[in-house]
Amino acid sequence: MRRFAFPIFAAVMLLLPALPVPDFWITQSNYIGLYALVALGLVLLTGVAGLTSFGQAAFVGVGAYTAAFMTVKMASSPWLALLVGVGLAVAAALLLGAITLRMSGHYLPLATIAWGLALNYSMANMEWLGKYDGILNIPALKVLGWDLGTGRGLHVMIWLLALLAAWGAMNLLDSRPGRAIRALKNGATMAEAMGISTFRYKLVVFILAAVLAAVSGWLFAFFQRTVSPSPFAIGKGIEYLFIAVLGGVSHVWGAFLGAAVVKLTEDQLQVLLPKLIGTSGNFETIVFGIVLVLVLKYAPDGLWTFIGKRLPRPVRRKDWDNAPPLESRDKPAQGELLLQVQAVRKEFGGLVAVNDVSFEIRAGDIVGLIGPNGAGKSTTFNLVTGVLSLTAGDVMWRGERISGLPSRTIARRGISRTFQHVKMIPEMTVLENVALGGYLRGHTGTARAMLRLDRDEEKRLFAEAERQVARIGMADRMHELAGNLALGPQRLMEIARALCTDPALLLLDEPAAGLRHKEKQALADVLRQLRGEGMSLLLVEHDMEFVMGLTDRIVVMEFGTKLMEGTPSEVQASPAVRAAYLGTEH
Ligand SMILES: Nc1ncnc2c1ncn2[C@@H]1O[C@H](COP(=O)(O)OP(=O)(O)OP(=O)(O)O)[C@@H](O)[C@H]1O
Repeated sequence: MRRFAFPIFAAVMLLLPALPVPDFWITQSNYIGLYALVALGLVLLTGVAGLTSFGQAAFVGVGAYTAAFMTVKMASSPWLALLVGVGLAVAAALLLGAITLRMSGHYLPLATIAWGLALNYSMANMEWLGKYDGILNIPALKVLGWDLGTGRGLHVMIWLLALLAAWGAMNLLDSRPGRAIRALKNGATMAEAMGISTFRYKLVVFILAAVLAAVSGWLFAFFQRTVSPSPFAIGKGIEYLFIAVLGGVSHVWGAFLGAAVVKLTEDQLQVLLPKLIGTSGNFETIVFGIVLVLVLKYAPDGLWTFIGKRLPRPVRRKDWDNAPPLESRDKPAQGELLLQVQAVRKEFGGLVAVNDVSFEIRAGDIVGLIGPNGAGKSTTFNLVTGVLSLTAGDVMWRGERISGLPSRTIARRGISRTFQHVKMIPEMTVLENVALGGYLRGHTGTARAMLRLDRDEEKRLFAEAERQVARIGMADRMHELAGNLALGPQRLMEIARALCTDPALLLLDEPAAGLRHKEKQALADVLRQLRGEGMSLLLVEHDMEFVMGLTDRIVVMEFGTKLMEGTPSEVQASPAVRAAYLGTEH
């Protein structure tokens, strides 16, 4: 879509008012542009980041009422009103987001409902906002002396902003902060382990959606030339969500498709249904309800799926060959004491999953952590990497206490990891998933990414991602969607992603599971090579041949307790270890 269709679509929409198109269709197109702006925010918020808001109509109202109040009652410039309207929307989103986005569950949707209801109630009851009558006689918008008081004039403005927003959204999704936002939907653990502040990006995307809604409201005020509370009621907030879901909530163009389908059918139904039923009313809502159920059942990704699957999947052009390498951290000296796990303990209610376990890792060590199922190995990983909080004990990294720090801070210090159950973004390519690991090595923020000013850094990130993908032997699969890979290659991809963070210590949770014999040997070679480069490794693994052949030292756990620690041959010779695995008394 991006390379060819977007400029053509943009040109058609911007030139539409100059063509002999009846006024009715220009008006429809204006509404579609206005709705699409709001729905685009929901695509980013709901489809991409996995957060739901019923309160977008209220943000539209903030933009619209600010425009109306400032231009009518204060005779201000409409551009100042735009700034103030957007500022107010940002402030409201910040407040709502700051309160709810740290909490999991349904707090955000509930808070947005409350916000939508409260704002609408205020609009309808405040004298200075004109109560139910609203504010009338909004002056026409003028740009450089050009009167945009007509639908045709405003069409260019509406579509210019809608298309700019779409361009910005597409750029964002294809960038460092965009990958962070795309990671939000699959839970916070992986994103945080890559150094991403999930709270910050949730807030960013919530504010972005509010800004798009406020801009739509600002345009709406100059389109209607009057504002009243009803277009910003909670029902409209639900309709915006409906537009996004119907069109395709995971796709930028789904917002436009949804807006067009809803606006055009709504008008037809409003004429047709009263004739069929014999009485007037908002019966189109019932039809939309039925349509939504059908769409969710048969095309859960929305109507855009039917168009999207016919378009070729864009493959990222390889433009990073000459990109300078990313900066890397100074590797610790061989033998330096890196990790000290000191009597760490984790209790889940009455269950002691990890019972005062201690061990150390020095630079250049490959340490194995083994034990029967349920011994507490993954929990130990989660304690070291800050995914779980400790009940007691300490974790020290290069002499400093890291227990209690969030996992993104621990990642920044140089500890990276993979997961027992692969955590990835299935709809991104292998390369993009691995590039997510380079998050901490880049700096581009949301605004720069939206303006596509991040290409030099992106090239460096992708050059590094490709290097790591090639290192684990998957160069020929880098453009495949991660979700299409078998479990073994997915695990390898996770290792490449962890390597992309440039760690000093790599924690691998069952890296060889799902791999064939030859792949295991190749993986062992890569891990040995990493050690040669100064990397240290801690791995949980059930494949004993793999562990015994690779590690310098092994920590054995059983029932949450450290059973023994020793060289592979010492562990193999231990009757206690054998008993633990065979389940006999020792
Ligand atoms: N979040 C949790 N809440 C309650 N109990 C948990 C939780 N996570 C782990 N456990 C329990 O803690 C114990 C240790 O689990 P853990 O996953 O660390 O073991 P493991 O050695 O990694 O096992 P496996 O080899 O099967 O992955 C198990 O009894 C498990 O059921």
